Amino acid sequence: MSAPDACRTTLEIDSQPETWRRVTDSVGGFAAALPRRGERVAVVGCGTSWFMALAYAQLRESGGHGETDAFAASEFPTGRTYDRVLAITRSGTTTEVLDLLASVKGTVPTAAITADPKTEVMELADAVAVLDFADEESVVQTRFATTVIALLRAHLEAEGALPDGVLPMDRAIADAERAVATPLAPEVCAAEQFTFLGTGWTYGLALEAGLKMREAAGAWTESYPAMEYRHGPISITGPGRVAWLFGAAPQGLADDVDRVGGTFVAASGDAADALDPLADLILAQRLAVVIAQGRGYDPDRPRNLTRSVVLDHGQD
Ligand SMILES: N[C@@H]1[C@@H](O)[C@H](O)[C@@H](COP(=O)(O)O)O[C@@H]1O
Repeated sequence: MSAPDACRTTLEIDSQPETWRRVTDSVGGFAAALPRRGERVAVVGCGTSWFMALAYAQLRESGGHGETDAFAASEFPTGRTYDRVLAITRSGTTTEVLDLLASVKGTVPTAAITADPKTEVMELADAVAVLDFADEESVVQTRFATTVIALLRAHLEAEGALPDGVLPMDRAIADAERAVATPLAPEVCAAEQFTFLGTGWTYGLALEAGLKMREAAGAWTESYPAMEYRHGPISITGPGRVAWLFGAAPQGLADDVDRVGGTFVAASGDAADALDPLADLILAQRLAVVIAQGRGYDPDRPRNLTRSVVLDHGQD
């Protein structure tokens, strides 16, 4: 398979080790916008940002930093009480996120993580972490999303609240450097269907990997918690189809995929040279570009998508 052209999305994907390093080195400067130990926090977003919210909620709660729920911004349960609402939004313009921040303003402290300091989210949130160095031209989010997790993870690490088994950011960055340079298996690049699996915080990564493949490549993907795989999703696996696991493998899962003729991928599994799961997401992002280009799609111009969704309430 010929090397993909260096499209905009690829340049952004390949720059992730650098943006993770930058955010890790400056984590203290963002502390005002980040959850304090013991706070009960709701994290919200849309699309990729929702999946990053899910990943962070699991990381924070399992690290003992405090109770954390994650919601698609449109599904926030009004009536629940939180100590803080944290919004993740690259654009700072997504209608559901802004509506939610406006609706809770004054009743609960709010914070946001965004890439663009010139948007309405700056006024709506009480505190904002601006990751402008991780902003992207692409419609499809890659580097902003993972840099948000790098920030939140580095913050948990600094607070002594990194869950057992989750690597410090220095190790994750070294793995990200490996991930941008690792060749993708031709068998995986040629597959027709992908099921992404994860557990705990890596379930959010599995959801995001599936979304990336749909957004950039129009691919048929599904994402599930790893233990749910045998409860139905396995029925669609077979030759030419991939089951891609983020994180440690549940006992016997590789054998189950093998038995039905599928391809099992577990670069962040149990092997001695396993990648950090967030670095493994870089492989999935790169795969999305390769599949898109193989199908004649331009990953920089995905079908039917806009960079952010701004709804006109007047036309409801
Ligand atoms: N097509 C984009 C998605 O790729 C993005 O994940 C989502 C959230 O955007 P933001 O993080 O800017 O709020 O908006 C749109 O749906």
